[in-house]
Amino acid sequence: MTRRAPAILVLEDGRVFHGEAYGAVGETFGEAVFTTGMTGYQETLTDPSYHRQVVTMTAPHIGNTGVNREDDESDRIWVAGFVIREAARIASNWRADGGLEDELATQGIVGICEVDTRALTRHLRERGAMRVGISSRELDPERLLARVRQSPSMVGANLVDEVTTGQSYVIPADGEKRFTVAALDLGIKRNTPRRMARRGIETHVFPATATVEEILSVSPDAVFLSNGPGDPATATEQVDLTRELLRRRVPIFGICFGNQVLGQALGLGTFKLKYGHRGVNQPVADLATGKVEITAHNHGFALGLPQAKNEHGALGLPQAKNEHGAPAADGSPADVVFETEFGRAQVSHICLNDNVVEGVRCLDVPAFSVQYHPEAAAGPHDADYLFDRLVELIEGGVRVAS
Ligand SMILES: NC(=O)CC[C@H](N)C(=O)O
Repeated sequence: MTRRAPAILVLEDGRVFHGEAYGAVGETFGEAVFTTGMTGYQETLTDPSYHRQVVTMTAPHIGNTGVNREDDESDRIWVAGFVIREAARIASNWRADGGLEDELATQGIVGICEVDTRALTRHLRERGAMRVGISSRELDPERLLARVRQSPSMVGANLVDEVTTGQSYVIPADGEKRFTVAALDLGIKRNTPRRMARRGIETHVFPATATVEEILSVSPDAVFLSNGPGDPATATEQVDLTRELLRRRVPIFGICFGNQVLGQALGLGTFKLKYGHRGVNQPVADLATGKVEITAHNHGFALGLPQAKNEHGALGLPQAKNEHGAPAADGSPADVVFETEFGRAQVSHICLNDNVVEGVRCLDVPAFSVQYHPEAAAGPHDADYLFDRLVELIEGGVRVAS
C-alpha cells in the first residue's frame, strides 16, 4: 500500500490533530461536528444538511461497505470535510459499486484518517461545535489556525439557496396516487418523497424561493418543509411563506430545518445547541402516546420556547405549563401548550437525552413538524408513523380544533 500524505486538523481553539490524507488531497474549512451513527456514512455524506460542516464519524472503521448508487440522499457529497479513525482497506458489500475513498477523491472532498476521533469528539463535547480546517498541503498548525479563524461561522449562515433545486420536479406516488404534497426544497433528502410515495403521495418539489401562488398552483393536499443546512434564523422568506400557508389553513408537515421554520412561523425562536445531535440512536418521547422512539438526528440548532431554560441555563424545554398557564401538576412536558398567532400549539416530542424540543404540533390549524428524521436515512425506522400522521392530517383525522 502506498503511504498516505500527512495531514493536519486544526480546531478554532488551537487544538491540533495529526493524521493522514483521506479522499482528496487539499484543504478545507467548515464547522466541526460529530455523528455517532455506526452505519450510514453514505447517507451522511450526501445529506445536504451537512453543507459546510466537517463531519467526524465516531464509528472507528469507515468505508467497509463502499458506496453504491442507491443510498445517496442527493446527487453529490455535501460535507465540507470528512474525519475518520481507520479507513477500511477493502469494501465488501453486494450492493457496492465503488470504494468510499475514491468517491471522496472524485468529488474533491478533503478528508483525514488516522485521527483520534474519540479525543476529537470529547473535545467538541466539552468545548462545543467550532470552526475547523483540514489540510494535507499546509502542515504548519499556526498558519492553518489563522485561516480557520478567518473562515465563516455557522451562526448566521444562510445556506439554503446553495443546496435547493433550480427547477421544480415531481416524484410520483408508488401505485395509485391518493394525494399531492408540495415540498419546499431547503435541502431535501431523497428518502422523504420515497416515504411519502409509499403512501400514495405524489410529491412536487419546489425551489426554496417558491411563492405561495406557485406552491398552491399544484393544489397540494399539504405542504412539506424539508430539512436543510445553515442557521434557521436566516430563513425569513420561508418563515413568511409558512405564515401565509398557516393563515390559509393549508396542512403543513416539517422535518428538521422545516421544524425550525414552522416553529419560527409560530413565534418561537431558534438557538444553537452546544454540539448538536447527530446520529441514529437518539431517544425521543412522543408526548401524545408516551412512546419512546429511537431516531436519526442531524441538527445543530433547535427551537426554544420563550421561557425555555432548563436548570443548566440551556436547551429548549420550558417549565411545563398547562393551557391555563399553571405549572403542570406532574411537571409533564405533555402539557406544554403555548399561544401563537394561529391558535394554540404544543410541544409534541422531546429528546430524552437533554429535553430539547423535538417536535411541535398546532392545535387549531393543521400543522406539525419534528426536529429529527422520520425518513430515517440511515435508519432506524421507529418514527415512520409520522408519515402516517401526515396522511391523517390530510384526511382531516388529526385532532384540529375547530
Ligand atoms: N438536518 C437539518 O435540517 C438541520 C437543520 C439546521 N441546519 C440545524 O443544524 O439545526
